[in-house]
Amino acid sequence: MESTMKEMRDGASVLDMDPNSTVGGGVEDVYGEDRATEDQLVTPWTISVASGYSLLRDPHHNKGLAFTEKERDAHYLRGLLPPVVLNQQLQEKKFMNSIRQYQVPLQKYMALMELQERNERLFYKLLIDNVEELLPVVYTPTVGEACQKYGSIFRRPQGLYISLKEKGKILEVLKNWPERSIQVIVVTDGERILGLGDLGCQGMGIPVGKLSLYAALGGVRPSACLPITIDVGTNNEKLLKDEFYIGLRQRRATGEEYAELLQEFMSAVKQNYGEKVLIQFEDFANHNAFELLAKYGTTHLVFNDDIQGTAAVVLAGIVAALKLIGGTLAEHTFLFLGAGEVRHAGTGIAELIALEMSKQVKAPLEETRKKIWLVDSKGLIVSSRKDSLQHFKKPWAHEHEPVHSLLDAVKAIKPTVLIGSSGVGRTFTKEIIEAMASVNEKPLILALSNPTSQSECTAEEAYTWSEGRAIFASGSPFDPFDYNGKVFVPGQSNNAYIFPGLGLGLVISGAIRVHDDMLLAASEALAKQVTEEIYEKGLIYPPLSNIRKISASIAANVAGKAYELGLATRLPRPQNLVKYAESCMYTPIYRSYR
Ligand SMILES: NC(=O)C1=CN([C@@H]2O[C@H](COP(=O)(O)OP(=O)(O)OC[C@H]3O[C@@H](n4cnc5c(N)ncnc54)[C@H](OP(=O)(O)O)[C@@H]3O)[C@@H](O)[C@H]2O)C=CC1
Ligand SMILES: CC(=O)C(=O)O
Ligand SMILES: [Mg+2]
Repeated sequence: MESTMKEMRDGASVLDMDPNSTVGGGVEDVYGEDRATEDQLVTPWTISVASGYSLLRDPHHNKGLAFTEKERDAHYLRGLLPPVVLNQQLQEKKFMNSIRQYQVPLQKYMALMELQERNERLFYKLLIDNVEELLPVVYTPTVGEACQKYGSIFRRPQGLYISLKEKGKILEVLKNWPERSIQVIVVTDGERILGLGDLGCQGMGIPVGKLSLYAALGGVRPSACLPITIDVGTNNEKLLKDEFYIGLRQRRATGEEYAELLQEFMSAVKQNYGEKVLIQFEDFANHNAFELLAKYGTTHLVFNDDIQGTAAVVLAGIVAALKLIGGTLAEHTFLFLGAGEVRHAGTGIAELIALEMSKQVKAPLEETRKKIWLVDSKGLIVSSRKDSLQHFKKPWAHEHEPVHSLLDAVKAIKPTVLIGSSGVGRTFTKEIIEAMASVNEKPLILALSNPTSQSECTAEEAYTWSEGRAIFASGSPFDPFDYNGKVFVPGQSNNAYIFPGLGLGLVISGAIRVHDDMLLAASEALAKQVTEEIYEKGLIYPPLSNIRKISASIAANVAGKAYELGLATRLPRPQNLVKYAESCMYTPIYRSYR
C-alpha cells in the first residue's frame, strides 16, 4: 500500500494502478472501465431495470405485442398493450406484409429504421430471415438516397456525431454513448459516400447501415457496434444551402486541422475501448483513406472496407470465376476503369490480385502487377505519366504508349477481366462490352460502383451486348434478366460479403492488427463457398441467403490466420474455429424476462 501511495504521489499513470483500488482518487464506474482521478470529470452513469412504459420504449428490450402474460404482470405492462399476445414469427410476418405495401424504397428504409429504433431484435430477425429482399433497403442502393435526404427524413439520431466543435473533448463524447463494451466502430467523414460524393454529416446512414450488417450478416452483437460520423464540414454546396442539412455549415477542414481531429479521435477510441476495438474506415475520399490506413495500421486495429474489403470480395469473385472462364489467375489480364482506392478499390483490388498472383506463381509483386492495367480520368496509366501520378497509382504505370479512352484501352490491352470502380455510371458502353466480347469467349465484367445509378452498366446491358456470354456481377443488385429465353442471374460483388465475417474473425480471436494475409484468408473462404450448383447458374458468388454460414467460415479463416501470425490474443486457440465462430454469433430471438 505504501508503495502504491508513493507511486501516486510520484505521478504514476492511473492505468498502472490496481483497477479495483480507489486509493488516491481512482474511481471505477458501474462498467468497471471508467477510471479517473478525483480531479478528472466522470460520467454519472446509472443502471436501472426498465419496466412499464420505459420498457416499451427501450429498443434493446422491447418486444411489443410479444410480451407474454407473465412478463406483462412482472414488468408493469398491463394496460399499456392491447390484450393480444403475438409471437415473433407473427410479428415478422405482419411487418413484412406491411413493408411490401410500400412502393417507394425510401419509405421502406424509413420503416425499417423506425423498427430498429423501436424493437431491435425484431429488426434483426427480419433482416436475417429476408436478407436478399431487405439488403437493398438498409444498404445499397437505398441507403445512398437516404443519405442524400438524411436531413429531411431525420427523426431520431442514430450513432455518434463528432464534429470540429468537439475538438479537445472527443473522449468525453465517446463516454456519452450508452454502451461500454464496443467491439466494432464504423467511421466515416462523409466525403465520398458510395459514388454520390461529399454528403458531409449525412453520411451517417453508411456507418449505421454497415453496422446493421455486422450484426445481421456477421453476428456481432448490436450493442457492441458503434456508428460514428466525423463532421469536418462539407464542400457540397447544395447541402450547405439546404435548410434541413444536419451538419456543420462550413467548408471541409483539411490539413493540420483535419489530421489533429482524427488523431484525437483515434487516441480517444483506444483509450476508451482498448486495443482490440476494430475501427472500420468507410467512404473517406482517397486522399485521406490511404493515409489514415497507413498511419494507424501499425498502432490500431484498423481496416478500410473500401480498399481492403472490396479487394477481398473481388478477388474471391475472380478466383471463383476461373472455373467458368478457365485459366489460372496469372494467365488473365485485368483492366480497371477507376484508379481510386475503390474507394479506393481500383488500386486496392489491383494490389490484392497482384499479391495473390505473386504467391501462386512465386514471382515478385513488380512482375505480377504487370498483368493489371488501370484507366483513370486521364486515360490509361502508363509510364510516361509517372511524374504526375498520385503515389498509389505509380506501381501501375506500365510501359505503353498513351491511350486516352477506355474503349481504346480495351482494344489495346485485350483484357479478359474488366472491372469498373470509377463511381461514374454507364461508362461501360455498348462498344466497350462488344469489344470485351470480341476478344473473350466469356468476358468477366464487374461493375462495382454504387449505388445502382452509378453502376458502370446494368445487368441487362452486360448480357445483351455480349450476346449472353458475359459473366457479370455488380456492386448494387440487379434483377435476373431473360435474354433470348435464358434467365441470367447477376451476382453482387459487394464488400458486404466480406466485412461482417472478417470483423467477426478479428473479434473472436482478439486480433490486435489487420494483416493482408487475413484479407486473402477471407477471400479464399468466400470463394470456397461457390459450389458446382452455384456455378451451373453462371454465378461467381454464393447466395446472400447463406451469408451467416459464409460469415462464420470467413471468420474462422481470418481468426486462424490471426493465430498463425501471432496477432491473436484470445488464448487458447479454439480447436474448431468454425463452430466457435458460430457459437459467438448474435441471434435476435427474444429472450424471456424474469
Ligand atoms: N462494390 C463494392 O463493394 C464497392 C464499390 N465501391 C464503389 O466504387 C466507386 C469508386 O470508389 P472510389 O475508388 O473510392 O472512388 P475514387 O474517387 O477514389 O476513385 C475514382 C476513380 O475513378 C476515376 N474516374 C472517375 N471518373 C472517371 C471517368 N469518367 N473515366 C475514367 N476514370 C474515371 C478517377 O480518376 P482520377 O484518379 O483521375 O480522378 C479515380 O481514379 C464508388 O461508386 C463506390 O460506391 C466502393 C467500395 C466498395
Ligand atoms: C459498398 C461500399 O462500401 C461502397 O460503395 O462504398
Ligand atoms: Mg464504402
